[in-house]
Amino acid sequence: MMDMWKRSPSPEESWSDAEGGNENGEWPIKGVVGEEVDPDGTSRYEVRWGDWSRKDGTNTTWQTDITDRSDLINLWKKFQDNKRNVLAQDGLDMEVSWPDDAVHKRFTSLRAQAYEEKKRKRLDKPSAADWDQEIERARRHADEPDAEDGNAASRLRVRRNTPRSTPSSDIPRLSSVKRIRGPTPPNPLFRRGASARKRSPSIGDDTFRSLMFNLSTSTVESPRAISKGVTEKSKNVNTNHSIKFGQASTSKPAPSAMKGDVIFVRPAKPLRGRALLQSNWNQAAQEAGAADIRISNEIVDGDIGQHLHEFKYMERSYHFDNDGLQLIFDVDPGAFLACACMSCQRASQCDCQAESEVTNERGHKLHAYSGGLFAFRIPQGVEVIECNKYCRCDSLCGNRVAQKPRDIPIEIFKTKQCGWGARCPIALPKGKVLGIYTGTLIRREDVDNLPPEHIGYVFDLDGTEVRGQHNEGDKFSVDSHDCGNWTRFVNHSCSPSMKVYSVVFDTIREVHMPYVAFVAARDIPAAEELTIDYEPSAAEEMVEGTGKQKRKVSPTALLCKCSAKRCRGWIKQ
Ligand SMILES: C[S@@+](CC[C@H](N)C(=O)[O-])C[C@H]1O[C@@H](n2cnc3c(N)ncnc32)[C@H](O)[C@@H]1O
Repeated sequence: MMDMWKRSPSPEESWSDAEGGNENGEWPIKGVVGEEVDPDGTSRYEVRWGDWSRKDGTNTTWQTDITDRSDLINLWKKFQDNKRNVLAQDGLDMEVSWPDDAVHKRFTSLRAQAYEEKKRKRLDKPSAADWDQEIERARRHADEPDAEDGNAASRLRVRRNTPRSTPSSDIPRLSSVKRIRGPTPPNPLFRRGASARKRSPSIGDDTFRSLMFNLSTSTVESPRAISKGVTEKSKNVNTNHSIKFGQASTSKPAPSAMKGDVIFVRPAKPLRGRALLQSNWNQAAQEAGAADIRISNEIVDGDIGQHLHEFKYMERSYHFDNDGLQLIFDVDPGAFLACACMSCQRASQCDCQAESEVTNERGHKLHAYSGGLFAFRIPQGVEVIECNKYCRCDSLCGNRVAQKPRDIPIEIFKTKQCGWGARCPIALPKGKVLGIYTGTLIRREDVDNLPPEHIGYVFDLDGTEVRGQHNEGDKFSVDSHDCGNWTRFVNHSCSPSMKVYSVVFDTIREVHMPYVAFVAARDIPAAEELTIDYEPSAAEEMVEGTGKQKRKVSPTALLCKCSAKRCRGWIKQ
């Protein structure tokens, strides 16, 4: 099936020709498709349109290459449609011939794969159901007699942010509230449905119902009030609103809270500790359009140092202490290269890619992404240039990925050995871009003046960690000790689950202030810790056999506790 191509399309034989036919409105009579697999495993599809039959009697042959599988499928469809059109219009004896059956089979399997991918992407989206699964696991954990996690109920409190869809689904919660009256109320909120009623025989269903009817719709009950058999009006809440457990009392009404619903509300208490931190961070994440950020309840209030209470969560941008740097970052609009294409399917035709060094081995420009995922086509250190605010394309453009708000939930949790870490409660596919490193942007020379506790949170932006590469001009770093996002909790592993790459979209390459994007280096199972290699060049040296023994370990290096099989033993500080 493999058919190698001798030449690339000439400018007049571009992709747009393929979409519109040739200048006479004709279509090629033959199409041949082949697949090349790059050394990194990326597939590249090429379509050769052969033997154009022009009305003037001349023939020509040209090829085009496609790196996106869905484009290939669209092209295939278009090709067939157009063939039909041309046949119908011109009555020409045209045919599309594919080299052999294997190609047809390949298309069938590509379509199936594309469909599977689409399905998987839908499933990967953070959804209430995902959190529900997590909560269910927590519930089972809490029901274990020797469960360590005495706080599991508070997970449910967090979950209460998501409104119940039907009033009937609230009923078990009522019965669960009764469980508080029992002698041992370990996790009353987890007792649900029939099993909950079985465990609290002292109040039967009838009592439960009469209790319901005793409550006027304008009365909001606290579980404690119910457990005492007392109906008390809550003074400090708006009775039309359901109050989310563990959340401030200003929350919006739950859509399911209809007239006649009985809503149980904790007396509004000011948030403290972990709950307050989580609420603040979540608010900042939401304002940036990002998915939930959550602090695991393994982390107790006492674990949270004062500096984190003062930490400013910033999902998507750099902070500038120094106006001068902000001015450098905010370059004049005229300095941006912007493209005029609509869907930016071909990097070679995207004007904003003029300076991009992302190319294939034949020097053809490529986008760094394929189907919304990072395609690992570029060596570490090469910057990805995404479409920018002056480009004509919209947010659906396939070359806008790292700039999109984070769409996967993140949990900050306590690791066994390395302090706090980050993980995602849902499985992630290889190439998924998870976020960008944010914090205060500073000049490299100012890093030495930072307090020592900041050093572990400083990320250099110039790619000097890539051997043999030194950027000209200014160098900058990002310090996320005082402000930043979840990526500042990412620990080091000598066998990491993520990689980083530099990406530019808010400014231009020349100012050397790219963002650092974190991307899944392989399929990552749900809840596995997200890690990066703090010094990838050291890993390269290990591969070449010049690792642990020969490399000079810096006196400030830390003992590595990543417990990877091929741990280098230390981490750069
Ligand atoms: C960017 S922070 C990561 C978040 C940090 N664990 C926390 O609790 O804030 C980097 C610091 O985490 C610790 N760390 C990260 N990875 C480690 C590892 N593999 N072994 C030992 N300590 C690690 C080190 O103290 C390092 O300076």
